[in-house]
Amino acid sequence: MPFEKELAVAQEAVRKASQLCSAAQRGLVDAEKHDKADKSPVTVADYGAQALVLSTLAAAFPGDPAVGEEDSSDLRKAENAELFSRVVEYAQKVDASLDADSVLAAIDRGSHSGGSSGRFWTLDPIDGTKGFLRGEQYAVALALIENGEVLLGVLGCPNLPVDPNKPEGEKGCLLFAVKGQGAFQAPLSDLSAATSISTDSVTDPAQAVFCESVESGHTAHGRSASITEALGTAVEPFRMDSQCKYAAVSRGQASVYLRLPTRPGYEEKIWDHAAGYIVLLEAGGKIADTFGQPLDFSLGRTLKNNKGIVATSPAVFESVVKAVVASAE
Ligand SMILES: Nc1ncnc2c1ncn2[C@@H]1O[C@H](COP(=O)(O)O)[C@@H](O)[C@H]1OP(=O)(O)O
Ligand SMILES: [Mg+2]
Ligand SMILES: [Mg+2]
Ligand SMILES: [Mg+2]
Repeated sequence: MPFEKELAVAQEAVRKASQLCSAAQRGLVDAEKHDKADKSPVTVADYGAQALVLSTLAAAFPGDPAVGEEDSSDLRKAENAELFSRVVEYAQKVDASLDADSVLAAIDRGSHSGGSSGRFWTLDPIDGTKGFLRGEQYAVALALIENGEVLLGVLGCPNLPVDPNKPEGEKGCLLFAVKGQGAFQAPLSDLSAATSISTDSVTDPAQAVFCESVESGHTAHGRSASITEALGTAVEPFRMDSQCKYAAVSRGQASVYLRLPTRPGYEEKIWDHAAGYIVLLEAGGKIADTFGQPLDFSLGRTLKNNKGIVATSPAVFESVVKAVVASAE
């Protein structure tokens, strides 16, 4: 199968990073959190997971660059020495060969600028850091992009119930897809137990289950309420952090994921969508931005030609996009 080695390496890297994040989430203390220059939070687990995944990729595919969310500049500052030493500790628990220098070097492998030629990986070591800090949903998201096209994606969702119908049952899922090969889910506890997943077959948008971000700063909750009302949906969207929303639509737990811009100048980052995008497409779903335009991953580190996201199961796609476009008028 094409991309067999890439998939195996990516799955193992995301599984280990998910383990690191789970361990960190259980006992996170103040000294393990930090606010970046843009005021968004970052933790020992974001840095540790990026170091772990990018060092694993560097060993297996030394020629492949990466576009990662984090960089080491804050960790190198004297005032963050304690945060840095904890990052190294967490990373070493999962990979004993990592030392302080190799952690910094691995994190900084994520500085590639992306673009339309060649192949590169894109990583969000923790997508949904705010959810992670609340003890709720988050994802480790890794994708492979070649000539601007997303070819492979792996999503580690450590707090997502394996069976959506058993919310109190086993938690921790790995979702993955390679272009043209379908989408699958496995419990994080046993990657050999993967099963095929697919989107739901709802045809009436009034019956569609919607999901959206918890954060009102990341998506316009008021606008989604008017969209669901216009489509005749009685129930308001359920809220969940991170690319776990792509997981929800990909396995038929929700029919629609809406991300409606709140700030005019905000550009969605490629690492916030690439893995979820390919998993969703391979599960049978459809995706566009809030103007009905296809997502363009070939333009650098952001989706600068797109605004927001509309991701759905196939039969309701057209009517939902139409309602979203109309809601902007
Ligand atoms: N204004 C914004 N609009 C949309 N997404 C945002 C905005 N600010 C941050 N994000 C990103 O949204 C993602 C979380 O998604 P969700 O809200 O669906 O859980 C994070 O990657 C977060 O970036 P960051 O990683 O810098 O916090
Ligand atoms: Mg993110
Ligand atoms: Mg992140
Ligand atoms: Mg972040």
